[in-house]
Amino acid sequence: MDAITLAGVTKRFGDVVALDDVSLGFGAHLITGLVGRNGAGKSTLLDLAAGRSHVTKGTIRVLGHEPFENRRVLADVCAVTESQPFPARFSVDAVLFGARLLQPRWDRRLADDLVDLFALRRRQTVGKLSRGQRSSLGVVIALASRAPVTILDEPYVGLDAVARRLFYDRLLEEVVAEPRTVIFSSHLIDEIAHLLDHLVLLDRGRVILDAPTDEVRESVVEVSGPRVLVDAYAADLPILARADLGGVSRVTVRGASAHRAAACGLTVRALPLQDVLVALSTPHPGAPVEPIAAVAS
Ligand SMILES: Nc1ncnc2c1ncn2[C@@H]1O[C@H](COP(=O)(O)OP(=O)(O)OP(=O)(O)O)[C@@H](O)[C@H]1O
Repeated sequence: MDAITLAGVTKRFGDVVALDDVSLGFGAHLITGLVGRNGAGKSTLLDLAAGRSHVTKGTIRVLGHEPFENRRVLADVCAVTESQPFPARFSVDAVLFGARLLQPRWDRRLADDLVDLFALRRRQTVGKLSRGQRSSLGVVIALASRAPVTILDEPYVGLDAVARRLFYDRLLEEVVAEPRTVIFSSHLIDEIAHLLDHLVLLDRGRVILDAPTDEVRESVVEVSGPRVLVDAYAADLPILARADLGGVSRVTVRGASAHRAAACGLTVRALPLQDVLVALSTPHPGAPVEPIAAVAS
């Protein structure tokens, strides 16, 4: 079952089409990674889901309801973004108090625990927090909200590697203990890959991939060997990237059978998830990629 559905959603800002006829479902109780290049439309989609803006065309439903300025839905949603607009004069404690009022499932004990974990000072005003500390505050709110729909739009900006790891570990712990629907928009794909059940890749406002993370990993591999063998093997496959050196070729292909490639005397290498997504976002000029959503979903 999907917690969030979009049907034929278009979002325009004047001449800019930020989302172009997007139809998509975000599975309930899954962590979905929302990825794509700068300007792909990720934040626009998340703002719609968080009820912060309305669609130009189409319909969006969050837990079955239209989210825009809908208080009933918004009590079930916690959205934390990179540029969280906490009032500068508020103390950490005051911001947490405000969040508690907005989030009916707020877990005070968890919030206290996380404030200590991220070494936030309760009386410090937001204006005096470092960028990473502000992100920590956003992370505390996202986790302690226990919101059935939790939206994370690059929530870690400025967090150091240790703090990011603490955040990922706690997110996983919390989701395992009490399942919730999470959408996590990120450019640090390999760093969060282990968290993700599902992936949605946007490209210029369109969905070009919508599939379980494991399927995405297996869908694209690198095959290398003598050029004639590689050419024969990859003749019918979509080639996403290619490098030739002398008589040796290396191609990134979608839909390869590792077994058949090995039987042809070729070397098959699995790619890091980030490389798979980069390959899908930047197709080889000679072989345009058709949307994988149709294949994978
Ligand atoms: N308020 C706005 N007014 C005008 N154009 C906008 C507005 N918000 C977004 N856009 C445009 O919509 C497109 C999608 O932007 P969006 O912020 O959703 O991308 P993104 O995928 O989140 O990018 P990034 O990874 O850089 O954060 C971009 O072309 C952007 O310039």
